[in-house]
Amino acid sequence: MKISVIGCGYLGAVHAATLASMGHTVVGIDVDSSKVEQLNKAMAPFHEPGLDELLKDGRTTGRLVFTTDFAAAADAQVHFLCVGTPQSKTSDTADLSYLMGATKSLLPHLAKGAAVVGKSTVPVGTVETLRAVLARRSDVLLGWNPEFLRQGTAVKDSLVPDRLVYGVPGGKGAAAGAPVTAVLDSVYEPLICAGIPRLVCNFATAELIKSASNAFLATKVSFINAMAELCDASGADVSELSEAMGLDPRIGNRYLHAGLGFGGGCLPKDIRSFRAQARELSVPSVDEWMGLVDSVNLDQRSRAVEVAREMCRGFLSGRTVTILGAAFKPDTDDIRDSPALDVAQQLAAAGAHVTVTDPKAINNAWIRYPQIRFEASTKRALEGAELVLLLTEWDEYVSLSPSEVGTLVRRRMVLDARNVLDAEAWRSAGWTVRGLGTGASVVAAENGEAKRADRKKHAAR
Ligand SMILES: NC(=O)C1=CN([C@@H]2O[C@H](COP(=O)(O)OP(=O)(O)OC[C@H]3O[C@@H](n4cnc5c(N)ncnc54)[C@H](O)[C@@H]3O)[C@@H](O)[C@H]2O)C=CC1
Ligand SMILES: O=C(O)[C@H]1O[C@H](OP(=O)(O)OP(=O)(O)OC[C@H]2O[C@@H](n3ccc(=O)[nH]c3=O)[C@H](O)[C@@H]2O)[C@H](O)[C@@H](O)[C@@H]1O
Repeated sequence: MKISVIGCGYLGAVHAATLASMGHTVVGIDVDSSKVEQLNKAMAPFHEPGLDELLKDGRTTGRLVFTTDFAAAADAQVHFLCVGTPQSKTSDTADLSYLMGATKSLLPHLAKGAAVVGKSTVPVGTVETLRAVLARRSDVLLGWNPEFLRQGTAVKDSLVPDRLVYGVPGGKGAAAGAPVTAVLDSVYEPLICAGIPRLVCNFATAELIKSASNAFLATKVSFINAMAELCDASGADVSELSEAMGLDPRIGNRYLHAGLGFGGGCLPKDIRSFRAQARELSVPSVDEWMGLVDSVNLDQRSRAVEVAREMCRGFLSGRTVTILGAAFKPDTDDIRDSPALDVAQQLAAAGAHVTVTDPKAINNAWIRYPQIRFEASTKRALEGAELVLLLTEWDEYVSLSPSEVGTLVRRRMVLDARNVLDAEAWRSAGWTVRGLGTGASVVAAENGEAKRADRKKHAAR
């Protein structure tokens, strides 16, 4: 089947390459000519494990090509819309201008009876707006097929997804939805044959399945981070708490890892867009809920800065601080709404001399953060540090040797804001270790109490 993929970013490039690997002939279209050029050289324009290999296969078989020219989509039977839907610059709502723009550019090139299928994450009701754009082409089929891949495991997630969701006119069982269901079944035939569940529903449900899924993942992360705050206030340990909770299969341990919270190009903007949708639809509970999830998440970044300040005895100004990690999570070079860079920026604003290192994301970060020093070598970044913060849990940081790192730094102090280090091993090597939610503030307060009591005793003598 000939397929076009419009928008070849983190989602579209992976989608195009995996469709080609399933045997389809795919043209990827993007307005960014440098991205297109790179993709045609079988080089992913971003770090995504396994994508280069898939691109190379697609280019070698001749089934995968990228272009800026929408006319190349003319003979495709299916067109997947994969352009960005970022948060609007002035409100919580999603900016749908790229989606509308791409659809308008595609319109003159649509073959008779072609299918236009959206994959971008959109507010409920968007498909109806798109239907209006396509109104003069009653022959064109419209479908919505939200995507659930994660960056860093995008190739695997696309080849072995947990489920396929088809939003079709009229929903499951409706005659109007049958043609687009059949087209999507042909596209995903290898996945369906492999037993991947596929759910057919109406447009509003498909749109909401995606938003609600991201909202739930964000809720889980913020829930455990709120528990982390309780743990710090009470002397409990959030890692032990989440491990025990997660063993209950009704709860599960995934997305229950407390720390610096979520970032990236999707969860933060999607929960804000969800809030805006709830307000528009007069459902205040969802608006308030998502508001709380967002604020708990952002608070984790401020808490990390406060713990860093505490570790520097109240003064960040002039301190030499090294941050391990710039990407919003490991195995990606994506720095969109990166919690690590947010903390780096806050520390720099407080007067600390901040150096950030990352295995993949530095090229994306240095232009956007001129007040921060970036250093590609972990070893050089650590030299002379008075405080180390682990903010993105790349494997190579988790497996650092505390004794070797100890020879590089000026003071052996680490804030493990992802709660991933073997704290005992680091402490044995002479490090002061703090996490988020590890009960340390109570310990610190108790120590403070003990010291104050000691001081009183001494004064009384
Ligand atoms: N990044 C991810 O892991 C996932 C993203 N999504 C959703 O997919 C959509 C895309 O996200 P990303 O790929 O992360 O964004 P992105 O920003 O990496 O990619 C968007 C691409 O669309 C291109 N584009 C913009 N306007 C265009 C037009 N008129 N014609 C052709 N191309 C155009 C841009 O140049 C860019 O390459 C968003 O709605 C996002 O929420 C959904 C699931 C996973
Ligand atoms: O709509 C999207 O774009 C995608 O958003 C997320 O995927 P992604 O943003 O790639 O990354 P995740 O692995 O979900 O992590 C998101 C953030 O949550 C944080 N996180 C995750 C899990 C956890 O237990 N704790 C935690 O803080 C991560 O560090 C990261 O910053 C969803 O997991 C995907 O299903 C969805 O398709």
